[in-house]
Amino acid sequence: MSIKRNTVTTQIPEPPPEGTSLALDTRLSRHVESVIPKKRQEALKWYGWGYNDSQFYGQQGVICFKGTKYPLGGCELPTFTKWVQTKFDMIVDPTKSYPQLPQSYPKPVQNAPFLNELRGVSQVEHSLEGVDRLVRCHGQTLRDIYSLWHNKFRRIPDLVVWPRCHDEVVQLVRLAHKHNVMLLPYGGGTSVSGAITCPQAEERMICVLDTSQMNRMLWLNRQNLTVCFEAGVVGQDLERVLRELGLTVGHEPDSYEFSTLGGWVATRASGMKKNVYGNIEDLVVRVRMVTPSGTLERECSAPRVSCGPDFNHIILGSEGTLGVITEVVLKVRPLPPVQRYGSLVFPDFEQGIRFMREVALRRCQPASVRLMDNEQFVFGQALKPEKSWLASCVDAVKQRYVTSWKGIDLAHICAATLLFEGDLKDVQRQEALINEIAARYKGFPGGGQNGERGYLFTFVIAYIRDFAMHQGIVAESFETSVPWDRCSMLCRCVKQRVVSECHKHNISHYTISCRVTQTYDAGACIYFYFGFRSLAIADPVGVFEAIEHSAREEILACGGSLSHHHGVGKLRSHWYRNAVTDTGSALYSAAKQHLDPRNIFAVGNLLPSKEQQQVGEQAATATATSTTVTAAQAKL
Ligand SMILES: Cc1cc2nc3c(=O)[nH]c(=O)nc-3n(C[C@H](O)[C@H](O)[C@H](O)COP(=O)(O)OP(=O)(O)OC[C@H]3O[C@@H](n4cnc5c(N)ncnc54)[C@H](O)[C@@H]3O)c2cc1C
Repeated sequence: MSIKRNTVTTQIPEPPPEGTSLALDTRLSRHVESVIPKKRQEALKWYGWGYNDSQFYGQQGVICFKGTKYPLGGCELPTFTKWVQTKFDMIVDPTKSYPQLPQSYPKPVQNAPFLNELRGVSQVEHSLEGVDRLVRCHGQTLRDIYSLWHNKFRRIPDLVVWPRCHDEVVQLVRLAHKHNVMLLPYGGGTSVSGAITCPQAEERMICVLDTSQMNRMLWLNRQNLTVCFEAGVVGQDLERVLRELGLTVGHEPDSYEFSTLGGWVATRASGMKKNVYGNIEDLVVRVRMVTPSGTLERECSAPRVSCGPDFNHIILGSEGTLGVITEVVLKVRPLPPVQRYGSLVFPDFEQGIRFMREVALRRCQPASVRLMDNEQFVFGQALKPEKSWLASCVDAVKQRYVTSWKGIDLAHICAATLLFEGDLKDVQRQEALINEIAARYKGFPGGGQNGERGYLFTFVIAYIRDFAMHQGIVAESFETSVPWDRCSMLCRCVKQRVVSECHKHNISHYTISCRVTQTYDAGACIYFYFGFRSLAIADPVGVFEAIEHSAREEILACGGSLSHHHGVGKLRSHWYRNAVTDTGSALYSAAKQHLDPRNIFAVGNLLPSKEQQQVGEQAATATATSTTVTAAQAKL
């Protein structure tokens, strides 16, 4: 009976007898060998982004990239070096070294009864070791990384636990609730909102619940094209396992090498191929979340139900504040037979936006279409590795073709990268239509190679921030979504605001650029990169955050959203109440109060800690008053 309803399972199920043909194929249940070991620091940098062996570095004044995992590995980047010199008026200093792992760590706050019970009655693996706590004390915001490098964290987690399944999470949550220990669910640690950074004023023991050991594929149903994974599975592991079975979920956020399924659900993530597969909220069929008040989940895996509110949506975007997501049922699709890259060149960003708008209007988006402004286009070109003489000649001819024959000004030129997926006929039809629309806005094809490079560079670009900081440049991205009629104005106004804020802070060497990364019927997602030379600035992160704060005010004033996919975390909690209205914020707090009455989960995300505390106190007073009234009524 339970199998018919696709009940999410906890134990690895017994294989069904030979010859039975179950659509719900539990024979495929398996532990997934992850590329990321339990001791994360063995494969990943403790002080920044990505794999230990992959890094930008300077050699004889030239920026290079090392490592074997990316196409830029082993390349010298002379054009990028020149770009950095011109933009930031600085020479790459190869003698600077990256920070060393600290020798001592903040003493852990220990809740003895909790620890005793954890050791006594549960089998859950745990660690109080400094390095295990340190590598899980942060996400990837500029402040996180800067604090890490300068040993500025007052609070890091006091304990790390590695539950292996739903039932162990249930045990842990019960214990933490009983002993009033703060729990912070931790997936891949790629948060860019401060969501997994410890609240620095927290006095209780902070326990990071690392989901990495909950990464089994529990079942696959080929008939329904649904799959159930535990929440700790890492994006690239999930896709690898499915690819071997001829399937894909198709969810590819730029962080998917390291981020997890649970993290995607908890932050309402968006993948670059959402036009074909949907964002995470479109892919989730069913999700299971353990809270101190019980497990929240929908009863069945039916495709749609008219039984609202949809509690999947309470879980999606909850940022670890309501409980631990343990298992998720997702839609899968057969792998596309053809995948093809493309690119388009436009004379300026305005024409590019008009093109994007028409593509959305006609609902003919390829799997991915991204439009870069001129600054980002130039930056992308600069990242090309050193070329052979012949390749340089070809580039010169191409440039001449664009400027002379097409009459395009290189100071305004911009480009879109494209990714098509489907069967060959479908892809050819899509390409023809996209090229036809582009031509209406003076766009023309720029070649598949440029498109492919654009997408592959996405993963390498994430490594630049650490190198930049190392050289004295602070940088970070921020994003928003906005209705079409305000899209172009928002891009202009935000860039202008950042420029004027830089002038106010006497910053003369900076970069601010944007791209349109997602399109919808009603609007688009805009992604900004901002960085400045910070060598002479006493508090670079403080200044960066002040400027980013102004940029966000400008975004909101232009009709943009608080976030399209990065989430709120602690970084944007200041605006949460306004974004959802007082009523919305009270409703969220009531849900939080019901599911997590002792406020043990992810304190400070979404609503600032103080506001959440006040709501809790008000609720406690209200309960006390109503109890008194009920008692008085009972007497009457
Ligand atoms: C270089 C880079 C590129 C990025 N690109 C994208 C992108 O294209 N699209 C996008 O959407 N985001 C992107 N992000 C942001 C980030 O990767 C996403 O927010 C991602 O979904 C976080 O997943 P994670 O597993 O790393 O979660 P973590 O960073 O570990 O946690 C994030 C939040 O989710 C909560 N959480 C994690 N797991 C669980 C769980 N099992 N149960 C309950 N709560 C949980 C945490 O408590 C925290 O509040 C990017 C970040 C970086 C650094």
